[in-house]
Amino acid sequence: MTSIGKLNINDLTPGAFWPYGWMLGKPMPDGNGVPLFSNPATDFWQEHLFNTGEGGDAELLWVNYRNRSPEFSNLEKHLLTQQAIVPLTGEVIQVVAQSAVDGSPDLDTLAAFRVLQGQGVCMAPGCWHTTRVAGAEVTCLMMTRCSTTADLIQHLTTSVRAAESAIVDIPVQRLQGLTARAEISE
Ligand SMILES: NC(=O)N[C@@H](O)C(=O)O
Repeated sequence: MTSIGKLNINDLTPGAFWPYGWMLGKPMPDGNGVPLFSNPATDFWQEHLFNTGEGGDAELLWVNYRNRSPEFSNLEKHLLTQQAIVPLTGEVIQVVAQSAVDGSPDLDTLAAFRVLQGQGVCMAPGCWHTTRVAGAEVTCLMMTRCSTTADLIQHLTTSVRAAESAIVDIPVQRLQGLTARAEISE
C-alpha cells in the first residue's frame, strides 16, 4: 500500500521561500538604493520587480481559494511568468516544489508555507504549486501574465493542451495540522 507523504506547514520567511521565489510583505527596507518613501502619512517601497517573461503583459486577478482538503495529488506550474499571490481576506497554505531537470516536480523540494494576511508570495517561473485554505474561502490578489491566464482557462474548459502551464499528478500528500489559526484555542 502506497504511504501518503506527510508535509508540515512552515512559517513564511524570505530565506525559506527563496528556492521557490520571493516572500512578499517583508518589513520596509532601510534604503540601499531600494526606491522608497516615508512620511508621517505613508510609507511605500519597492517590494518586488514582477516579471511576466518575454513579451508578456502583467495582469491582476482576483482569486478565491476554497479547497480545505489537507490532501493533494496534483501540482501546477507556469512556464513563462512569475506568479504572485497576496491573500486579502484570510490566510492560505501555499504548497510549492522546484522543477527537476526533466521539468517534473522535484518532490524532494516539496514544501508548504502559511501565508498570512499582509504577506504574499511571488513564485518563480517553473515553480510547481497548489493552494489550500484552513477554513472559509479566502480571496487573494494574484499577479500573473495575460496569455498564461487565457491559456489556462482554455485548457481547463476544453481538451486543448496548455502551452504556458503544466498540471501533473503526484503521489498523494497530506498537509499536517491544517488548522485555521482562528480555530486554535488560546
Ligand atoms: N489563475 C491561475 O493561474 N491560477 C493558478 O495558477 C493557481 O495556482 O491558482
